Amino acid sequence: MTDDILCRVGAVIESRKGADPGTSYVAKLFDKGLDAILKKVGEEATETVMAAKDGDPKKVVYEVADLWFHSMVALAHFGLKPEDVLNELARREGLSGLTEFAQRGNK
Ligand SMILES: N=c1c2ncn([C@@H]3O[C@H](COP(=O)(O)OP(=O)(O)OP(=O)(O)O)[C@@H](O)[C@H]3O)c2ncn1[C@@H]1O[C@H](COP(=O)(O)O)[C@@H](O)[C@H]1O
Repeated sequence: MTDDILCRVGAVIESRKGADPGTSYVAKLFDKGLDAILKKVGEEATETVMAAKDGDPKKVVYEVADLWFHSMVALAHFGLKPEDVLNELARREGLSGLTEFAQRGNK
C-alpha cells in the first residue's frame, strides 16, 4: 500500500468544491458547511470506537476508512491536503517517543 490513494482521493475531494450538490456526496457536504462535515467526523469516530469495542477487525477497517475520508473533507475545508498530514507524520518519524516530542515543544 502506498499513500497514493490518499492523495488521489484528496484531489477528487478538492475537485468537488463548488460542484452541484445534487451530483456528489462530497459537494453536498461542502454545501452544508463545516458543522455538517465535523458532525460526520464525530459520527465516524464514534462508529470506529464501537467497532473496536465489538472486537470486529473488518468493521474497524471499514469505519476507519469512513473516518479518514471525512477527515480529508475537513482538511479540504481549510485548504489542506492529505499530503500535509503525511508530511507531519514523516516529520515525527525522526522523533523518538514522548520525551523527545515534549522537548521539541510538540503536543
Ligand atoms: N471514500 C468515499 C466515501 N466513504 C464514505 N462515503 C460516503 O459517506 C457516507 C457515510 O455515511 P454513513 O456511513 O454514516 O452512512 P449513511 O448513514 O448512509 O450516511 P448519511 O446518511 O450521513 O449520508 C455515505 O453516504 C458514503 O457514500 C464516501 N463518499 C465518497 N468517497 C470518495 O469520494 C469520491 C467522490 O465522491 P462523490 O463526491 O460522491 O463523487 C469517491 O470517488 C470516493 O473515492
